[in-house]
Amino acid sequence: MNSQNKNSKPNSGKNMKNSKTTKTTKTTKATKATKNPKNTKVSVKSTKKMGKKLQKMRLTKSEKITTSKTESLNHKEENNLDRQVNKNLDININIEDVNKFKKIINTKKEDTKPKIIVMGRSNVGKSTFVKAMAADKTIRIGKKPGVTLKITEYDMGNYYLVDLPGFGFMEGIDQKGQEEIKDNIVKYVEDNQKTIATAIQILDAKSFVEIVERWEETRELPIDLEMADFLEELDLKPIYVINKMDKIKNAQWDEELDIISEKLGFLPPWRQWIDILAPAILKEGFGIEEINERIKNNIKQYYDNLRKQAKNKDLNKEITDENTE
Ligand SMILES: Nc1nc2c(ncn2[C@@H]2O[C@H](COP(=O)(O)OP(=O)(O)OP(=O)(O)O)[C@@H](O)[C@H]2O)c(=O)[nH]1
Ligand SMILES: [Mg+2]
Repeated sequence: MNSQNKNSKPNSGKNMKNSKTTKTTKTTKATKATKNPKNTKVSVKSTKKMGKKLQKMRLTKSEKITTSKTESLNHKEENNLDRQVNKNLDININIEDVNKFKKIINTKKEDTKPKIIVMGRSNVGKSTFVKAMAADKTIRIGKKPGVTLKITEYDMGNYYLVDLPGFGFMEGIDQKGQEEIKDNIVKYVEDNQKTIATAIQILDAKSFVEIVERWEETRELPIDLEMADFLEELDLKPIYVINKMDKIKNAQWDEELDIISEKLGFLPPWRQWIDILAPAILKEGFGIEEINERIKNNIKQYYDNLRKQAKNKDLNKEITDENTE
């Protein structure tokens, strides 16, 4: 695989030969293959191994937990796993005021301005992203998981950008607190489903694979994938931002991104999912331009859908009016 130059745009047309034409065909194949694990006969390198892995993952996914409706993950186990991973990654962990997250600002129900929500585990860089987009210097970012504990909507003019608390492990916040935060996130998403144009799920390039693999051993679904499924089920057109790419050596970018892509259920090579997967170094602003482009596209789609719905409503009204005349 080619090495990835951090300073070049990995998504740019130049780097992606035939991106447009090849993407369409490959995407179709891959979609079929991921939807039907048995149908993994796609011309991907190391197909056998990949197919097995994918099948295993899809198997786990099919035993899926739907976030708000069924029982939640085994949190004690999750905390232990996450604690280990965080230890390995040398992350300092901290207690924050859980009550802060209860202060939820709600936009009015009739407001149809689209929302772009920013989700992800604690400490992956959600607020860093929002801060860069909203150019708001007062937004807190932190070295420790659990900095943002409330839901904040930033008015960006054409849309609202929503900074959400992280899900998963936050040391110092007990199981009940974590559950409550997760329930609040899920409730917010469900309540605002109609006006969410895109859900941006941010992943930490360095720890994501490690976390997923630990979970695969227990045959349970890590919260990142649980949330990813939840977003896809609600058809929220998620964009996965693979952040902290500065922690991956340049020469390993493609290899690592392929693995992440596969773990998310998208058959590698990752570049065929260029509209969905966005490598980034958010703290340096790298990748933001591409993400912004995708946000714009999804907002356009959102308005197109609204227009279609309004048109259908008018048509229905016309038909009903005609019938009652
Ligand atoms: N190495 C590296 N660190 C980053 C990057 N982006 C953000 N960070 C750091 O990651 C840490 C967490 O960033 P936040 O933006 O507060 O993360 P968050 O997801 O909002 O965290 P919570 O609010 O706790 O859920 C901070 O120390 C950031 O400086 C990046 O691209 N690379
Ligand atoms: Mg935050």
